[in-house]
Amino acid sequence: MAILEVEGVRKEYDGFTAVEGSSFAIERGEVFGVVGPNGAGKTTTLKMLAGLVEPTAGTAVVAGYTPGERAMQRTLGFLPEESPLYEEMTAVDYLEFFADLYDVPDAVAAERIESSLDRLELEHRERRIGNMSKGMKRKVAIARALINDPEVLIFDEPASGLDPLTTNHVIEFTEELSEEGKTVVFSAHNLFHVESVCDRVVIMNDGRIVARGSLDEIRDEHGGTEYHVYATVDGSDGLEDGHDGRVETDVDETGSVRHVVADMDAVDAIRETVEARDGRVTDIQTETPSLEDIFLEVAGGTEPDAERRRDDGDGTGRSESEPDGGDDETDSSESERVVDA
Ligand SMILES: Nc1ncnc2c1ncn2[C@@H]1O[C@H](COP(=O)(O)OP(=O)(O)OP(=O)(O)O)[C@@H](O)[C@H]1O
Repeated sequence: MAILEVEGVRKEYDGFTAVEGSSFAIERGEVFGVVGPNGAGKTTTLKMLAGLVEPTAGTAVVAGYTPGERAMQRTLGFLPEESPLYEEMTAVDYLEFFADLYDVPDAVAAERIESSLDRLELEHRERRIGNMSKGMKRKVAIARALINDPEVLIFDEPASGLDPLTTNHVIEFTEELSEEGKTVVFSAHNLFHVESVCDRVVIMNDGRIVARGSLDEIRDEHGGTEYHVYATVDGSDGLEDGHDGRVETDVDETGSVRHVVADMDAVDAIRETVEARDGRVTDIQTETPSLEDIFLEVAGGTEPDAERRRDDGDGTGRSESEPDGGDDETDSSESERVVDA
């Protein structure tokens, strides 16, 4: 059953369409990736789910709530892309402070904080946050998103700017959370990590969803498997005969010519042609495109922000609020109003 449903959601900022008609549903326990280049509309989408930005049109339902409803905050953990923390506090003080805001009983909070920080392997947790490294601060921010033991986690670029080890750690932790039954929605630039952890993704470009589904579905639709046929044969003339596949030739270090084709019929046709010319097929390899290859294909070649100004004349004039108690993690963008707890 879908725990999160988005239907025709659109966001305009003063006539500029940041997100255009997004619809998707996320199942309980899924890790769902929102992928796209800079400015694609990922953060705006996640903020609409978290109730931090009000959609201009469309609807979203998260765990039975409309984003922004105060009660929804009990079931939601949000990790903003930038999460400035209270620099003077220690990690534990900071997390206790948020546990209080969420009315988490002291004993439960203490256990939860310790367990999160242990699992995130945060060292020097008594150190002032201001003196922590970027990776340590990110871990504190993640622990903060978990303080109310939410069912749904929305992580905006959880591993952005982290070193590979810390990144792996955060990604593995995300996977563990889903294994425990939590639903995780996260945005990312690093497609390798999306590929390793997400059940399904949407690829956004220029405010729109341009591809969606499981990674296999997206590959089938947008990439497809390629077969690389290596052969020793004189030249490549005529190899394109007898099939619809494309032939790209390229001589490898062993002197074999590589033919890149799209299906097995093309492989057979090449084999026949090669044998008819007294050549020999030396190897056949299957190449599956990475999500990155597909991403470049579906999102490439478009200028971010191009042609996205709408001439609707009504501006937005809408106010958005941050319903999670409002702390120092406010977005300074002009059209967002932040409400303190
Ligand atoms: N408060 C705002 N007011 C005006 N425009 C905004 C506001 N927030 C975002 N935008 C614009 O909306 C578009 C989408 O921004 P968004 O932050 O959602 O993209 P993103 O995919 O998260 O990008 P990035 O990967 O760079 O964080 C961008 O062109 C951005 O400049």
